[in-house]
Amino acid sequence: MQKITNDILKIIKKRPANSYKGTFGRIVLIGGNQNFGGAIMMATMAAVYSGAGLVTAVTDKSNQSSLHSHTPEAMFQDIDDLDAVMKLVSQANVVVIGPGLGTEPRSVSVLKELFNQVKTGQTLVIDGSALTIVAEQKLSLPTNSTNVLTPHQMEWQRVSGIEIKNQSPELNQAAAERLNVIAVVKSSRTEVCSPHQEVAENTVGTPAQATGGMGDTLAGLVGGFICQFGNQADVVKAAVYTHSAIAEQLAKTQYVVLPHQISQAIPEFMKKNEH
Ligand SMILES: NC(=O)C1=CN([C@@H]2O[C@H](COP(=O)(O)OP(=O)(O)OC[C@H]3O[C@@H](n4cnc5c(N)ncnc54)[C@H](O)[C@@H]3O)[C@@H](O)[C@H]2O)[C@@H](O)CC1
Ligand SMILES: Nc1ncnc2c1ncn2[C@@H]1O[C@H](COP(=O)(O)OP(=O)(O)O)[C@@H](O)[C@H]1O
Ligand SMILES: [Mg+2]
Repeated sequence: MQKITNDILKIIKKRPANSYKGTFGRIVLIGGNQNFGGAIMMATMAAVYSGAGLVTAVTDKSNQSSLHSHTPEAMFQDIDDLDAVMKLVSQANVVVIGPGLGTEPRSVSVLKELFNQVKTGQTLVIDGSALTIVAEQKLSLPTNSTNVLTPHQMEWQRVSGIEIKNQSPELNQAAAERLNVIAVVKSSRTEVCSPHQEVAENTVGTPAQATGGMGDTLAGLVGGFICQFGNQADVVKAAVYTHSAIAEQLAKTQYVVLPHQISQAIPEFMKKNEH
């Protein structure tokens, strides 16, 4: 088993001088129904703070003003305007779907349409409710995109069929190969499984991270890193490491680490670890 250590941070590159926002990619994050608006805001904040060039949150319109007061750098798109959502998707390098999306019919329609429209070269980060919908509706994942799944153990049980008590590196790896995905199987010892690679286990992390929104933040951070550094498994592993290494640092003086505090610390962490 590979261990994810600070060596993985070599994928964080110094920014070229002759760059502009377009250099660092376009990311669209889809989620946040009327009850779970916070989830898409936390994911969006992580994408912005990890350096994605242009960030748009697609969410319920009741979340628009909170989104703008929380993260004014992000743009907003009403999730009910499916044509406009799919136009945005067509221009994106990375689409994160699921944080706070809910499993109601509107969410199912958006996910199905995304799976129909996604193109070669694009990356999907599938999290939270989107994973539950994939399992409930028995959806096949698109074959033209690169697909990164970020399940917690119950979501992984739903998608892979492996019961939590049986989730082992070997079975998790076999499921990642079968689904042809990069799977971030989250727990207190998160594993990253990717086709034709050794399973990689995170070596950092703290129980101070056990709070709602922590995974939503990771989904946005994974998307932000892929947007800038590519969709290789090492980039996903670096995002997983960054998320937990920041949490460990904050947990030296805090009993609990809040998801937005991790996002706030990302720019300084990346600067210290740029190569
Ligand atoms: N502020 C917000 O708006 C928040 C919204 N959230 C969203 O709420 C939606 C539902 O997600 P949930 O994960 O809460 O609900 P789920 O129903 O998908 O999963 C929770 C269930 O899984 C079980 N479980 C077993 N092992 C687990 C593990 N290792 N980690 C987590 N749960 C485990 C729990 O006991 C519980 O029964 C998602 O879209 C998520 O993004 C959550 O992220 C919480 C914060
Ligand atoms: N005890 C723990 N030690 C280390 N990391 C943890 C612990 N508990 C939770 N985490 C991390 O917190 C995140 C939880 O994700 P998830 O359950 O999807 O949260 P949410 O959906 O509420 O945002 C994962 O990245 C997981 O690895
Ligand atoms: Mg989650």
